[in-house]
Amino acid sequence: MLSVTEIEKSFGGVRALSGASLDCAAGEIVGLIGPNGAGKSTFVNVVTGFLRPDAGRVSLGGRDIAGIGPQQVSHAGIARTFQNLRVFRDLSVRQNIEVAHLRCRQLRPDRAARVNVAALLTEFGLEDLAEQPAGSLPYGTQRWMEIARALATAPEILMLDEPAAGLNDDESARLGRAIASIRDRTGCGILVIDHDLRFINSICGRLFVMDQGRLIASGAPAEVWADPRVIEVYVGPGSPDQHHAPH
Ligand SMILES: Nc1ncnc2c1ncn2[C@@H]1O[C@H](COP(=O)(O)OP(=O)(O)OP(=O)(O)O)[C@@H](O)[C@H]1O
Repeated sequence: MLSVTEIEKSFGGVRALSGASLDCAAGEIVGLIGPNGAGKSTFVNVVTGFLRPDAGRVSLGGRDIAGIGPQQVSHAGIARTFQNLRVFRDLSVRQNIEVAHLRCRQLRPDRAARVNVAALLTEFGLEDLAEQPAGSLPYGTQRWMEIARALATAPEILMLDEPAAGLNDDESARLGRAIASIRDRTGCGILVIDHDLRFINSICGRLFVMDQGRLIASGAPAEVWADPRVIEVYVGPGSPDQHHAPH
């Protein structure tokens, strides 16, 4: 269980996060949404240890992990993908995944034993590309491989940062089905950050909506989209029934 409470983070005079909270249980898919500049990336960077919060608590399975650094957060059981790709371009697809699995084997052999790299390659349909340098693959395939690589660490929480960016409707529907089946198979909690609201609504059991560094609403998608504060942020001020919230 990931529990993030009342995070504060400023950059000089800019308050990127002021009291942001979120939780995600095992087997749950939750979405984090909000307009540009809402603080989503800062939030993810705090949770994954790339940034140290000024205040607040990040706890995973009851252990406080705020500010312990990205490697330690990954060893604690949170894996992520990035908005901008971070693959080892000269290593093969298989090696990219093996490197992540190897690190996990060294530090958390109990967890690593749950993962089989060959089975991951098959599950992701990457067997035929396994010996290709990752950098030679199309962009979408590299993003896909990044998810497989994150799963190689047998995470308790998987954070996907804009996984549907650049995908067409069919591709994002396929991605959505894949994310649900990852959840079903591994039982991990999955946190998805994306601007594609149709995609988010179709896969998430709960949504967290941020605006200007604050959590403004959370709950089931239907509840959240009926919330006047959310409508105001997404559609502009006015009576809620004048607007059609995205479904
Ligand atoms: N390293 C930084 N230095 C200074 N200001 C920053 C830094 N990182 C983020 N900010 C500011 O913090 C605020 C939140 O930004 P953040 O990138 O977290 O929002 P976001 O919701 O992820 O936006 P987007 O959807 O565009 O990715 C913005 O005002 C941004 O300009």
